[in-house]
Amino acid sequence: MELLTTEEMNRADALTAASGRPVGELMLAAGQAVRDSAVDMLPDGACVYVLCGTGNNGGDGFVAARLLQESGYRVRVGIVGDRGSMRPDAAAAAALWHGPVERVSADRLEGASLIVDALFGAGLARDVQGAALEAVRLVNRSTARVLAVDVPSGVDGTTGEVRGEAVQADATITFFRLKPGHVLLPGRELCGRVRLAQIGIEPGVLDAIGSRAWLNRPSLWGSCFPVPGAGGHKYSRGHALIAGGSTMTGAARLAARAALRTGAGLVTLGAPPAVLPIYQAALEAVIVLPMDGRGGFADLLLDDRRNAVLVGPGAGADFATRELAWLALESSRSVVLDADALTSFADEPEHLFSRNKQNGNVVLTPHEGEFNRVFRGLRGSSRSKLERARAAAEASGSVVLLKGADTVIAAPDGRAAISDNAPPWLATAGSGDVLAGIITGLLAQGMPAFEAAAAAAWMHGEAAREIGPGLIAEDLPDALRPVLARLYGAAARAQST
Ligand SMILES: NC(=O)C1=CN([C@@H]2O[C@H](COP(=O)(O)OP(=O)(O)OC[C@H]3O[C@@H](n4cnc5c(N)ncnc54)[C@H](O)[C@@H]3O)[C@@H](O)[C@H]2O)[C@@H](O)CC1
Ligand SMILES: [K+]
Repeated sequence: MELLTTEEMNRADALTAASGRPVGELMLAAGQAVRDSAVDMLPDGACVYVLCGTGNNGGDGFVAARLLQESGYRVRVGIVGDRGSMRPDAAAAAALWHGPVERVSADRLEGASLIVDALFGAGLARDVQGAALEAVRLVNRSTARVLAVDVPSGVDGTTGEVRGEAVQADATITFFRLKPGHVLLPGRELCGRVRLAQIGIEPGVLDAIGSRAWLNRPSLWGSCFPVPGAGGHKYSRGHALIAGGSTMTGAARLAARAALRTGAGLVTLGAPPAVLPIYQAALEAVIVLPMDGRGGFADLLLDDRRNAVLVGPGAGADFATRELAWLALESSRSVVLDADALTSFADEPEHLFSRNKQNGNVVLTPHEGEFNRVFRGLRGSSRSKLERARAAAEASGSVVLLKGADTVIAAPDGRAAISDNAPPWLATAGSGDVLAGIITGLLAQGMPAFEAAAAAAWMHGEAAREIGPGLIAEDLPDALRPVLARLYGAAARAQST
């Protein structure tokens, strides 16, 4: 599913209007969807307070107020701003509301079971202040449930950032397509449950808009997800090579197990001779070979069936790790650089970037701290997480997977996916090592870098949901099995239709 910025959504509206469907009709459909959502949240005949602004978001509110009253609910309407300055379509919707329009005050909100927040939507253009800020605070202090129209007022639909202060909603009803602000934090948390309604905008407008951001779902990458065929064998399913470190050996072991579970035909882990027995004792199906520094790693790379390489988990943020990363990039394999491998380039990121560009099939998987170390030019940037990841992907010539509860995956060509399925208990030691292993396993099976990174982030989140609270990273590779079963099942169904 595409994610549309507010600017892209305005274009969708404009294209629809140009094709002969006026804004007033879209507003009526939007108001009907708000009414339907409100009804789902309300006991029969309850009291609803509709908080309107003077823009079209307020227009949706006025439509919903009228329809809710017609359905037998007790409805009060409050407005922030001058009713005389309403936008034309919103003014037309307001004219059909025959009840009083009050100034917003705490006592009028009292007794409402539900507040419909139609103060600001896509038109939010500055920080919420003055009377609007007062209204937002009254909503947040109220004990009523809150249904936000399009976005909670104060949340920027494009970035998910809060402009000043924002309404905390229990549910948000939005139209045509979700916006990045519904999935990026903190916006996602403020939306509550997000519902999507179709209001008569034809999907055909998406071609003209050319959106390049998607919600991270199998529909985005499922068509190139590797599914083992009946005639396949382990040599046809790729061969992942993982560089193991000498101190934190658990990290590379987790990654190796995850790469194997993901379906790579073979996984080789190169380990410094001193710690070889630790790796050998802990891994059965993974091939563990001695690897003595740079030369040893170069030897492992001589076998060109090893087509995807991971450097970073537990490697040590030092020059030796940087050399391994360098060799991997030079080898023209698909490469994942994680954790210490990223930090090892912190003083000379340009070197990393130039190598990435030559390789062309590289995934970098930083968390915020590593991101700030490697992409120093973007440190402290006011841009959204989506835009920062995109800028980093463009600058580095690689796919960038910027971790978090709202992981963003961006490609150098501007494509981006945002994940929303990671439960809080996934933030635990070793979880990132598993993610790096999943990506490597998918790359080994020939999946392109952007799709592999997006698929891995989704699978990682789904596996964590399978496990539930109390998850430790060791649980994750095994929990990939039901996730893979779902993906293989979906692929089989797609083939049979
Ligand atoms: N354009 C369309 O075709 C449709 C739009 N729809 C609704 O229209 C909304 C967008 O409407 P608008 O573009 O009119 O924008 P909004 O209704 O979000 O608000 C815009 C108004 O608020 C003012 N404003 C912005 N930030 C402010 C702040 N911080 N403090 C005080 N005033 C502020 C602006 O100057 C403008 O007057 C969508 O979110 C959606 O709810 C729906 O009715 C469906 C159809
Ligand atoms: K709103």
